[in-house]
Amino acid sequence: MDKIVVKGGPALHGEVKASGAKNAALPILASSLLADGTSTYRNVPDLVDVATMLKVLRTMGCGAERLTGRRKDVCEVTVGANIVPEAPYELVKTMRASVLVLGPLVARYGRARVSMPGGCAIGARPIDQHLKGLKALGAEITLTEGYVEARAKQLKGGTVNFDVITVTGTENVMMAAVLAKGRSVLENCAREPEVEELARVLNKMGARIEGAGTSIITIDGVDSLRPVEHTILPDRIEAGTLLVAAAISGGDVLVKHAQPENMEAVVLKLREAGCTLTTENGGIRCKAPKAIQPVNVTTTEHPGFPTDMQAQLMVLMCVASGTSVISENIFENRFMHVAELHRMGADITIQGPTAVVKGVKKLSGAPVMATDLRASASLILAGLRAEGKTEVARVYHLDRGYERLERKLRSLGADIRRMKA
Ligand SMILES: CC(=O)N[C@H]1[C@@H](OP(=O)(O)OP(=O)(O)OC[C@H]2O[C@@H](n3ccc(=O)[nH]c3=O)[C@H](O)[C@@H]2O)O[C@H](CO)[C@@H](O)[C@@H]1O
Ligand SMILES: C=C(OP(=O)(O)O)C(=O)O
Repeated sequence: MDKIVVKGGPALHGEVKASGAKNAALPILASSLLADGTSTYRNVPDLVDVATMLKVLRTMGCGAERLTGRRKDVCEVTVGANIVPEAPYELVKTMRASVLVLGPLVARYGRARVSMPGGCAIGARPIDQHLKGLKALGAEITLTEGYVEARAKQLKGGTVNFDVITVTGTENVMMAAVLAKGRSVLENCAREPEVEELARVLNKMGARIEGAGTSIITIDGVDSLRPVEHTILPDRIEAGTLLVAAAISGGDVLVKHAQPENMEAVVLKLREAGCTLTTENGGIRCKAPKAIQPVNVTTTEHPGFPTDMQAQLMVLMCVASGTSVISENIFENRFMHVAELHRMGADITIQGPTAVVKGVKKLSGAPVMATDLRASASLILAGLRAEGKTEVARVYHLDRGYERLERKLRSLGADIRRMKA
């Protein structure tokens, strides 16, 4: 298995481009199932998760490919006759977001059989709210042999009040409601920019959705949708990770394509930490302060501070001049990076959902193990600052959600390389 080797020290300087957003690309690729014909998406990040979603679509009988050469950021999905509305365990177990095909399949084909995603390193992550939403639209749901089976001759508009704010749950039910008969009202929805982006794509396909990006989404069902061409919005979590890389290395980096309007909480916290953040040339620039200031953070749903940036911000706080308190409110077990950061000399105490981080003068390079996607990124960030060599093992977690992170960091002056297994 590949490893990433980082030698700490160099301050990062220059410009780097944020790729397309993983969490927008995945539901958008799944939404192709809602229309016959070929949909074309640009700025699709080249990630293992995206490859998995293309595979899920191919398994069902779609054409689903990434183009090559100068158009390698483009993915095309072709939906024709003979779709098998089924997502097998072998694929769903490698990527929970495969469950996003459930809504489109039952809406379009009247039935779906999708493996239940299991828990993962960061928490149990049930899908009860997805199922509650589909039931409210008239789907009959059964759970057998580890699979969810959903059936409905024709979904009907309904009201869904989510008990928990869920990003993919909102997306799944929204994708089902676009072809339901009549009006659906979804309440207590996730307001993430990626939900809004999916609604934008669905509306381009002919759907009638209003309110995406707020907590109430209203959808008037239509009879059919058409394929679409769309450019995926930039990844705010990758952009945030690169801003932290600038901050922790004592550098000055412009992250092109980063969208300040979607990253307010992250920008605010980095400013509180003493960084100078400016919007310029269609991106965000982060200049590190002489000394990082401690910052308290609580992760919440958008527009609050994203759980997907918690590990990265924690690493920055590991070298702050003072004590920070970081509370994780979204997932029950998202502190897996802490044990690895201890190995690098960090001073972090976990008390339930809260981590108390005492800034230390220096981190030391060490062999560490990635446990999940953002934990992997956080260990690489720690390695940029640590004295000596950090070897991050199990990099496959990183490759799920970052497009060649080590190359981007190297282009900014980091001493980082991938060691092929
Ligand atoms: C592909 C994608 O977009 N992934 C993102 C999405 O994951 P995902 O959509 O899986 O996360 P959710 O928003 O659903 O999860 C939020 C919380 O709700 C709980 N829950 C969720 C659904 C449900 O039916 N029942 C339930 O109890 C979860 O266990 C969790 O505690 O949002 C998360 C929270 O911003 C991000 O960390 C992930 O990067
Ligand atoms: C938790 C994440 O992704 P997923 O929902 O795909 O596991 C993430 O992107 O940090």
